[in-house]
Amino acid sequence: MAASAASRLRVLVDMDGVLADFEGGVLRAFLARYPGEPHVELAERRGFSVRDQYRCLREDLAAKVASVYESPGFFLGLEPIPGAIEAMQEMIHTQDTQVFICTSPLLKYEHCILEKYSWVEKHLGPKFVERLILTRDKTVVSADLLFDDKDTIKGAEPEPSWEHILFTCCHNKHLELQTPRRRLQSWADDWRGIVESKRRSNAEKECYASLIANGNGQIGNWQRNPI
Ligand SMILES: Cc1cn([C@H]2C[C@H](O)[C@@H](COP(=O)(O)O)O2)c(=O)[nH]c1=O
Ligand SMILES: [Mg+2]
Repeated sequence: MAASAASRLRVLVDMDGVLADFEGGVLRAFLARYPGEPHVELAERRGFSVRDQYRCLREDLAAKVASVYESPGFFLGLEPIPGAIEAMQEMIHTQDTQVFICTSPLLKYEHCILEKYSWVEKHLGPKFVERLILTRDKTVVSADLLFDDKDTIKGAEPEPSWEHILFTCCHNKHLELQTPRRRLQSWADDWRGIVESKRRSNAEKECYASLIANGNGQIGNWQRNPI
């Protein structure tokens, strides 16, 4: 049976902090390049921008930490987040589920962009290279879900089509989310449950919309006797 439009789902998965361990990579490379300089332990990370937090520690450390993630080899050398590769391979084989990787390149993009492509091919394979979206504005990309570690995602579109699922990372784990915002604690957490709950809620909305469109009086019954 052909899938109804409502049962199909498009999922965006962020890269840094969700698939690739950006934070672990920054700390490891910073300690190697600047031994003896003050640094921020992962347990002490607060806020999306590692650069801003290093600046608070000491003004000149902002440029030093940036030099780490702007260096050739940095993005390609990032370790996968535990469980990420397996989850993506399962998700892409889940029926009626379109998966895309949606990531923001650095403004200083020389190495970052090529290495993001190489990382995806190396860890996820060529089929995911076709599913890689690079954009500085994720709000204009249309999807049902976005798994992303950035706590606030803003852009040109004030009402993005996706529901943002906050992926827990060292810099956001202390944040308390306002209802109805949802979190995924790790790839060991119930990402399948989130995907399927979104599919169900889309199907319910679709069903309700078609009842309204048909306008045949069944809405009254449905409202009186909800299933
Ligand atoms: C200063 C700073 C920059 N980044 C970079 C690393 C990535 O290129 C993007 C994040 O992309 P995502 O799609 O939102 O994961 O920004 C960063 O992650 N943290 C920083 O402190
Ligand atoms: Mg990220």
